[in-house]
Amino acid sequence: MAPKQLSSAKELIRRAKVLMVGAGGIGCELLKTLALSGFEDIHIIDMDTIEVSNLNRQFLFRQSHVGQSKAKVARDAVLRFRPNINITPHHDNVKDPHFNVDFFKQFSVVLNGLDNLDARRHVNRLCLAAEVPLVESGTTGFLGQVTVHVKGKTECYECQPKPAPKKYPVCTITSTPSKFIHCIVWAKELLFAKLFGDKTQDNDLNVHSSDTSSSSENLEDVFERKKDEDIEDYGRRIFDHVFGYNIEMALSNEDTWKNRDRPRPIYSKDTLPGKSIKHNGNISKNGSTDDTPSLSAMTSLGMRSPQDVWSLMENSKVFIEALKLFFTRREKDIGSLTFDKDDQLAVEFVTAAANIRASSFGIPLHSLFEAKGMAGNIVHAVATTNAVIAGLIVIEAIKVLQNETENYRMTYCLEYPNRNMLLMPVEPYEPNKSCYVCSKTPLSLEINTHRSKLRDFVEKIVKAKLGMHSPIIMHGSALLYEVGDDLEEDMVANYAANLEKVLYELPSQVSGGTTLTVEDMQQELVCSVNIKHRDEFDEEKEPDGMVLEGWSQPPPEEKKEANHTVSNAGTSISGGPVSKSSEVVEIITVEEELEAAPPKKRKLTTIIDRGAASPGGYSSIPNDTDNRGKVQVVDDDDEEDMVMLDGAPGVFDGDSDTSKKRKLV
Ligand SMILES: Nc1ncnc2c1ncn2[C@@H]1O[C@H](COP(=O)(O)OP(=O)(O)OP(=O)(O)O)[C@@H](O)[C@H]1O
Ligand SMILES: [Zn+2]
Repeated sequence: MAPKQLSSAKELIRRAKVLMVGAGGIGCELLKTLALSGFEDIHIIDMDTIEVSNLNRQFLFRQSHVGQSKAKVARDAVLRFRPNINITPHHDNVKDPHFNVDFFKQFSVVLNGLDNLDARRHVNRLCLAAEVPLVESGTTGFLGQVTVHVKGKTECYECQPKPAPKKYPVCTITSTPSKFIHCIVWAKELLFAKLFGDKTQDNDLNVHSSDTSSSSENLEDVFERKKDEDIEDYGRRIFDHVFGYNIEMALSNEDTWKNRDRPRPIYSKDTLPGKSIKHNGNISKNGSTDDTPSLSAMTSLGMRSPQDVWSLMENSKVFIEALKLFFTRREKDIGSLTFDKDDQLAVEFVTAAANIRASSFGIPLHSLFEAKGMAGNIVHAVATTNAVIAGLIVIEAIKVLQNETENYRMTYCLEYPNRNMLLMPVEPYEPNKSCYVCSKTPLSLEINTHRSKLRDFVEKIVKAKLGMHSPIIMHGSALLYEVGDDLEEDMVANYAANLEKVLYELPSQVSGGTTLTVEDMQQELVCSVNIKHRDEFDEEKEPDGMVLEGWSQPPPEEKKEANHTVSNAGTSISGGPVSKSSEVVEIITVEEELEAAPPKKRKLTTIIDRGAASPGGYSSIPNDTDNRGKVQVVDDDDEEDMVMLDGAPGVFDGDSDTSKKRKLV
């Protein structure tokens, strides 16, 4: 760079006003790099307080800061080595209404260091509305990516489909597991949910016992604790049912095992000592009922290391002990629990159950530490990746300030070098002309207007799919629904009544051919939804009872093997361990999955001097621990070098389509 250019770049940086969203793994690195690169006016939004688990990589924070605002502590830490710059912390959710378009307009560029799709989509919309460039980022383990989104010049964050949760065929989970992750999904999504979760939810756990007439057991009640049933007897009964009886039933279907190893039924009498597990005399160490996070079967049993792989007997003990502790110490939670990776007892139960099942199917057992990682979709954070990504964010931010549109790059940080490159620079895409967010393309919705209520439309479409938080729904000039603190009481009552009406019976009738306008005031996003009436929907393929077109749905991830699939929750991304999963079992028919997006080509730019001056790239994140995101060179018809990322499809919230081929230039 010539001296004159350099001084003007310095000046641009000095005068720039930047907004950083997220002060976690990426955010801490980013704030430091911004401050050391000459930025003098930085706002930070982060809604969180510091946790002990952040300290290993969020280096601006110390033990003494635990419990304090991340945004404020990060500011104070950086001011210690750059005392003369302005850093304004906001300890708030970026979705709070006061962060509106006017707030965003004051910034030269917005830099995301977030960890969830919802907040990313929200910031994307505000940046589009405020016409402020956005540099988006994410990391998971060794993988990372940085993208630049400038309205009208590059794609927006929502132009491309987002990743789907990993899905497993139901029969693999319930009958023929072959990997430990299948046992984890079974333990977490089926058994744990059946015993401790919402009893009204569908659950596939009984598939093998329901088709036998020889059983005297009443299947409806098999998982219910009988009146006055001793808790240990109950635990052993459940144990014998799921690991013994259900396996025997499965074995009776000979066809299943023609080409597979037969599982071994396991009964509690074979793996556990006589009734009543010894407690090492230290059950009192378990804390009170209020102290849920510290309640531990391991502690009760005197087992310490989460890294140890337990024997079958130890797993059986933990299984019974955890179940007992749930029923004796956390009884009030039963019926409403969903698996949470930070709930020690839940992790212990799931680890033990998964291991016992694995043992039955001849699958290697795993430690609690490993099982927790899988169950919680945790990919351990690598501080260096965060630092590299933060550096790339700043590089792109500087290009944005200089308006160097042609030099913008998407950058992928890879786990394995390709052509000696760990950073893959890719030219950004142009905006997707059919994106409903940045191109305002109308959507169309097939719905039974005589059966579906306005509430269904609001919950399943407007909130769940369009990601609007404070929607207004209009038919022409008639307001059908809105939310807000300043509404008159009679309006609130009116909208509440509308929610319960079927579309056709709304005061302003909605039928086939109607166009609804859906708007989120804060995001300043307006969508037109063309309504098409349809009488019937396939309950399995279209469980929502409505089909939205023009909204980009994630591509499928796994080979189609059976009629149904179960998902092991959506992994997310960024700035720390990838651990924010939705933890939802999704049982869908395979036909429901959409066709994969056709491969797209994109120019790759080789990394130029200073290592990462214009990197860009694509990463894929392993969804289960067996997969590694690797880059390989593949042949292409037009004989140009292409790289394709394989392994599990990308799971960055930031992007997902790892089947895209990229052109090296
Ligand atoms: N809606 C939001 N508003 C403001 N800050 C947000 C929002 N969503 C996420 N964040 C912040 O983004 C940061 C993401 O950082 P990171 O991925 O390192 O997560 P973490 O919560 O610090 O770590 P971990 O998930 O490993 O415990 C967090 O500090 C989080 O508080
Ligand atoms: Zn878009």
